[in-house]
This record gives sequence, C-alpha cells and structure tokens, in this order.
Amino acid sequence: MVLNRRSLEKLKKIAAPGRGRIITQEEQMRVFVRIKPLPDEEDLSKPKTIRIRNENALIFDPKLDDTPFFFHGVKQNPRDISKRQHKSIKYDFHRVFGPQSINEDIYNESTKDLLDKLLCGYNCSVFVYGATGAGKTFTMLGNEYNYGITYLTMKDLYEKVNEQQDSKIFEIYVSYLEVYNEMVFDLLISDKKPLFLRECGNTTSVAGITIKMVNNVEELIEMLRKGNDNRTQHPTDANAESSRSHALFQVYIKMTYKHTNQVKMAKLSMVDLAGSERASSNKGMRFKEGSNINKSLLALGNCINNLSDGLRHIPYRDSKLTRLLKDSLGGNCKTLMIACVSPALSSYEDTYNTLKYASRAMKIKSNLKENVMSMNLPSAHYKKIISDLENERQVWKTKYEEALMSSVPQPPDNLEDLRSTLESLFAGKTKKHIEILRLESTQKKTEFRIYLKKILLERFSIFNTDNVDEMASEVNRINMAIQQFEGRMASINAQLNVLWDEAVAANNEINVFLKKLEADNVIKFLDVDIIRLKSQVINEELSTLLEHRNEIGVILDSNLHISLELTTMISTQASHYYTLLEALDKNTEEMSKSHNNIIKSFLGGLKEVSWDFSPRNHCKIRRDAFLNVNELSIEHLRESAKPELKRIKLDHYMSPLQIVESKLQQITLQPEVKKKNNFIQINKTDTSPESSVDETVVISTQAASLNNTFVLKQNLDSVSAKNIASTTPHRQKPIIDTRCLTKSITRPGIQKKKLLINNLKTGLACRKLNQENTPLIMAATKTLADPILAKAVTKPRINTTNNNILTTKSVNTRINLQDTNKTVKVKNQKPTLTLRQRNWL
Ligand SMILES: Nc1ncnc2c1ncn2[C@@H]1O[C@H](COP(=O)(O)OP(=O)(O)OP(=O)(O)O)[C@@H](O)[C@H]1O
Repeated sequence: MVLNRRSLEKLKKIAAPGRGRIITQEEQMRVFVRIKPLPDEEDLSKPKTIRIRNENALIFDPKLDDTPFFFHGVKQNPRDISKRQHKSIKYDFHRVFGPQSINEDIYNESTKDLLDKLLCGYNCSVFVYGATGAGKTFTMLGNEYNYGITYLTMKDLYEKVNEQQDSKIFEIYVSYLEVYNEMVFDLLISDKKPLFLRECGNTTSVAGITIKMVNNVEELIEMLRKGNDNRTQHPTDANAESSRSHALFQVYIKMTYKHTNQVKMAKLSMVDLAGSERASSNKGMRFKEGSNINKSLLALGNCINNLSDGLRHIPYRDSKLTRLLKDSLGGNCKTLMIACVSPALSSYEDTYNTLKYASRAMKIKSNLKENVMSMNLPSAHYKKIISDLENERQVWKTKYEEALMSSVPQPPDNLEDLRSTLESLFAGKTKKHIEILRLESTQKKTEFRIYLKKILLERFSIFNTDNVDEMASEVNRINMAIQQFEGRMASINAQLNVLWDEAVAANNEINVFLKKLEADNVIKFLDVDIIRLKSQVINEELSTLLEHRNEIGVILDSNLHISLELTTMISTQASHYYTLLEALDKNTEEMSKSHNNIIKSFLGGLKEVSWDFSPRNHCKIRRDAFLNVNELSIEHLRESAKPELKRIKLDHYMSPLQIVESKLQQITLQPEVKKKNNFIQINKTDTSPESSVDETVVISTQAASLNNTFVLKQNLDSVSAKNIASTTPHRQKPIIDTRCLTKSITRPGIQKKKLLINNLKTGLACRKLNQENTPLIMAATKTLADPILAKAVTKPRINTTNNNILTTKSVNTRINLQDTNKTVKVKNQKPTLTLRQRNWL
C-alpha cells in the first residue's frame, strides 16, 4: 500500500512516551546524474548532447553555441547541417557530475551521506540507471585504480561500525543476486538455479537466497568479486563487457545497543541495473536478453511514473526487478538514484530516456521510518538468521554437553562386570585372610597347650617322688605331647607361609585392579562398593577373632577348674601334713608363720589381678598372648607386605606382669631430680631394641580408692598403634600385643615401703626383692600360674644415699623429660605406678 501525502502527514507523529519513539518522515528521492567521458574514438569537436549548466542542472541537447565565428574578419552564420530542432531541455538534479568526476567524488557527494541514516536504522537504496555502456557498473564497482561506490561505501561502513563498537553490537550480513531473463539467481554460489520470490507484507523476499555474515571489508570485497564473476556478462554492440542482468547487492545490519538492548535493523541495497538498449541492435540470445531487460526497465519506468504522479497503483508486479525494488522505490527507504549518461551523439536517445526517467524519479517521495527494519527484512533473511542461530545453539549445546560429560563422567557400560570382578577379588582376599586367621588361631591354641604342658613339667620338678618309673612314663607322655604339638606348629608355620604368599598375591591383584579402575577414571563409580567390600573383609576377620577368643576362653576355663582342683588337693594335703607335724610337735615357728600367711592369702589377703576397663583407655584388653590372633599380621597383610618366615617362639611370650617387669627394668632415674609442680622427671637408659623414646612412666597416687594398691599400667594410644602397625614389619613386632594393661596387686603395708629403681653397671635397671613379701607374692604367683610374678612385685629397699633412689616422700613433682617425653608422677606416700608405653609394639 502506498501512502498519499495526507496519510504521510498524519504519520508524522511521535508515539506516546514509553512506547518507543517512531519518527515518520517524507523524503524526496535524491537523483544524481553522471556524465561519462566521451570515448577516445569520439570526435571531441562534435557537438554533445549534454551541457552542464551548474552543479545541479544540465541542458540536454543544447542549442549550438552562439559564439560568433569570423572568417577573414567577416562574421559567419553557422549552418545547422542536421537542420534539426534542438530540444534544449533543462533538467535539475540533486547533483550533476561531469566527465572529470571520479568515483570517489560521486561517493562523497551521494552515498556517503546514506551511511549515517543507515546506522540510525533507516533502509537505504542506491541504484544506478542508464543505457548500456553508460558507466553504471563502472560507477558501482569501478576498477582497481578507481574503486566503485560499493567498495567505498562498505569501507566507510566498516570504519563507522568500528567507531561505534563501544555502544552497539553489529552483525552484518550480505546477499548478492541478479535478475537475468526474468529469473533470479544467487550470485554468492556458483550453482546457478533460479530462485522464487515470495511476497511478505510490503516486502519481497527471495526463497533460499544465501545470506552470509561478513566481518570485514576485505571479506566483503572478496565476496563481491566472486559474485561478479558469477554475473552474466556478454559483449554487445555498445559494451564489450555488458552486464546482461540487474544485480542487487544487499547489506543487512543488525545493531544492538549495549546499554538499552534495543535492536535496530537496516538494509542497504545497491542495484546495478542492466542497460537499456535498442533491441534491434542484437540478435538471438542477446536479443532475448535485451527485450527482457527492456521489459523490466519499462516496468521500472512505469513504477517511477506512477510513484511520481502519486498514483495509488504502482505496477511492481510487472517484473521481477520491480518486485524486488518495491521497498526501495516508494516504501520505507531513503533512495538514491545515479543516472549514468553518455554525452555522445550516438547515445542521444538513451541519454534522453535516462534523463527523463531520472527527472521523474526526482518527484518520488518515500516514507522513512526508524526502527522498522525488522519488518522490511526478507523472511529468508530471518530464516537464515534463525537457522544460523539454531546451528550456533546446537554447536554450543554439543560443546556444553561434551564439557558436562568430561566434568561429570558417565558410568561405564561394563560397570556391573567391574563390580562383580571386584566382588570376586575381595571374596578371594577375605577367604585367604580367614584361612590365615584360623590357622593362626590353631597356632596360638597349640602354643598354649605346649605352654601348659611345660608348666606341668615345671610343677612336677617341685615334687619329690618315690615312684620314679611311673612318673617317668608320665613325664615322657607329656614330652611326647609337647613334641607332637611342636611338630604341628612346624606344619602350621609352613602352611601359613604358603597362605601368606597367596594372600599377598590376592591383595596385589586387587591393587592392580584398583589402579586400573583409577586410570580408567571409573573408580569413583565403585567407591561405595570398595568401602563396602573392605569393611566386609574386616567384619569377617573380626568374627574369626571372636571365635578364637571363645575357644581360648573355653581352654582357660577348663584349666581354671583343673587349677582349682589341684589347689584343693594341695591345700587338703598341706593341712594334713601341718596337723600331723603339729601333732608331732615338729613345726618350727617359721613354718607356723608361713602356714598362717598362706591361709591369710587364701582368705583374700592377696587380691586378684584386676583390669583397667576405664573408657579413657581406648584400647582392647588382652588377657594373654594366647587369647587373640595376631591382628597386626592382618593389618600388615592389608599393606601387602609379606611376613617373615620366622615364627614367634613360645618362650618369647611373657605374661602381662613379665612385660611390665621387663619394661621397669629398662627404666632408671635421673641422678639429678628436677623438682617442679609435684612431678619429677626420670630418664631411661634404653638398651632394649624393643623400647622406644616415646615411653612415659608415671608414678602416682592417683587412685586414693586403690588404697594399698600397686598399679602397673601400660597404655598405647590407638594412633600410635596404627602407625606402628603400618611401619613395623610383621616379624619384628613384639611378642605380646598389650596395648592397654593395668594390673593392681594389693600388698598390705606397701605404703611404708619404698621403691628402688637402681641403675646397674649393665645399664639395665632392676628392683631388689623384698624377701619379707616373698610368701605373699608366691601365693599370688600360684594364683596366676605365673612364677615370674615373684620377680615382678617386690618390696623396694630404702637407700637414701643413692641418687638413683626414688622415694615416694621425695617425689612430689613432675618433670618432663625433654628427649623421651617420660614423666614420673608421685603425689604421696601411696604410690601407684603407671607405665604408659606408646610404640612398644
Ligand atoms: N566515468 C567513466 N570514466 C571512464 N570510463 C568509463 C566511465 N564510465 C564508463 N566507462 C567505461 O565505459 C565502458 C562501459 O561502462 P560500464 O560497463 O560501466 O557500462 P554499463 O552501463 O555498466 O553497461 P552495461 O549496462 O552494458 O553493463 C567501460 O569500459 C568503462 O570502463
């Protein structure tokens, strides 16, 4: 629809605030005329069809010059040979460029101004019109010495775009097509097939046209060059390189204002029309081309006529060319026409027609609107943009998904297989561990039996017997049993060695598999399974240990009964003998005293060994060496270290009291005692490979309730135990694992005694026995079935002259030992000795 002048006036309004400002303005089409220079062969003396009056006007077919011509001093009257009546028509244009003008002059005074409008969001069109050979292509494209206005416009456009980069984001797309023989072809692709036009509202779009994004002027020039190569050109009578098609080069600019996010779109169309020519001058194909060119130019002329007359009907549909130029001629577009003419007489008609057209075009008014580009772009353009954006979105989506996949890896397809492999590997490991533990359990039980048998022999040696033969066979039987047990031990050791190898191999297999899982980056998917399987192994081990504990408990129980039976038998017998000796008056005073002491101890004078179950001792209580299977071996197995072949010998085992005794022997007191805050510092002379610097000795009276109680306490915190477990080779670990042990033995009157820890020449410490307490201690020893206890609990002798003697009266301070962290703590005269040992194991 074309708006008449009244309607346009109405549209000159400003939209209400807040709805955006749309300015509609009426613009006259700007028309320029370019007169090309005469060709070299043309006779310059001949009259020309155009005379330039001034910058804005020319006279077509001017009358001959009135300048008088004198011959021999006589004024001559010039004769008009053609006898023709000169038209002498004056035409006004926006600018008339003479033959001397170069393309840059044309650009500077015509299209240059369009750029500002374009970058404000107005559509702009430039089309060159004229007869064939009049210089249209020369004006549009030029040559390498004289660049055409297309190049100059685009060059300036990119410069302006760069200047405005801070405030706007630009996207520039181009399309290039030709209308040849009433068919539309895409010049940006070499594949020539006609494209269809689609009417879309007030605009016409080309279906399937290539719209390319151009980032700089160089890319654009290259694109133009390729497009021109694809353009249909044939030599004609008038032009050796005549363009036989109308070329339409369109630039689409999308501008996004950075601060407001407002988007403006504008289109620049540069149209190089094919030249009109007399159809009669060419034949065949050229004739057909010429008639089609003329047809479309005629349609263009009709449109221009109707537009200039302000008619409502504009026959755009009469040709492909006019359909395409619909929005450039009378719509929302600032349009500029450059009419190219030749001043040569031979082009008289063409020039006349061109000037007529150009003059009429001057009257065309267009209706300019800002921010309307989006309506005027061909739908193909949007489709292209949408498809490009869609492609771009797809590319980014793929990239994003890839990035996501790499950051959050997907579980492998064979996860289930990997899990079942893991399960079977751990099942193999568990099996081996359990076999080892069971065998170790058997080993311990066998060792315990050997121990018990040896105790029998020891006890037997106390007695004098008459029946030597009978006893000898009994002793023999016990020795045979010991031998048998020891033989079994050897076999167990051999089996254990094989099992250790297998267990280590199973563990290595797991480690290799786990490393592979880690390398394949799939271990994270099996983390939970690995933890579950590891804890399953530990659970199995613990239940095996429990079984072992129960079995040892049963053995201990039966032995306790046997011991009780024996005690009853011995006491009955002793009582008989004492009564008999009493009756015979053979008892000495000493014997009576001893007898009384024994009875006293039977009545509770000697307390049982007690165990410290207090929560602060976060450790396991171990009754003896035979109770638990060696857990450290399993810990060590987990570390995949092969144990040494040497097995622990029975006689390396010590009772808990022996251990405490042994440790006490390694402790000596510092000659100089530093007093500080009720504690004293002691030093340790360490000659034992088993002892360590992390030993703490505390002598204290911390438990007032444990009156008359002598407490030996060994403690090892769990962290140290763990460290030791992982660093100490299996075979080098101590014979007994007594992480926490507290024994309390009450001795009447011990508060009056003094503890002597003497540093001997050997460097080892020992304590002197208090002979007075021997019977008492012996009784305790019997109860414990442990003769070495006699050495463990002694009555210390006072020696005030010796600096190495520690008296309970004097030791009221605590002094930390710098290099060993050992502390001796003595608070009053009722000493409780606590020995804390950290890395003894
Ligand atoms: N202003 C000019 N200065 C110098 N040479 C020119 C000028 N204008 C045109 N020519 C020359 O005239 C010849 C024809 O020009 P051009 O091809 O531009 O004509 P045209 O109008 O495009 O013709 P057609 O319509 O047949 O394609 C070319 O050789 C060109 O170099």
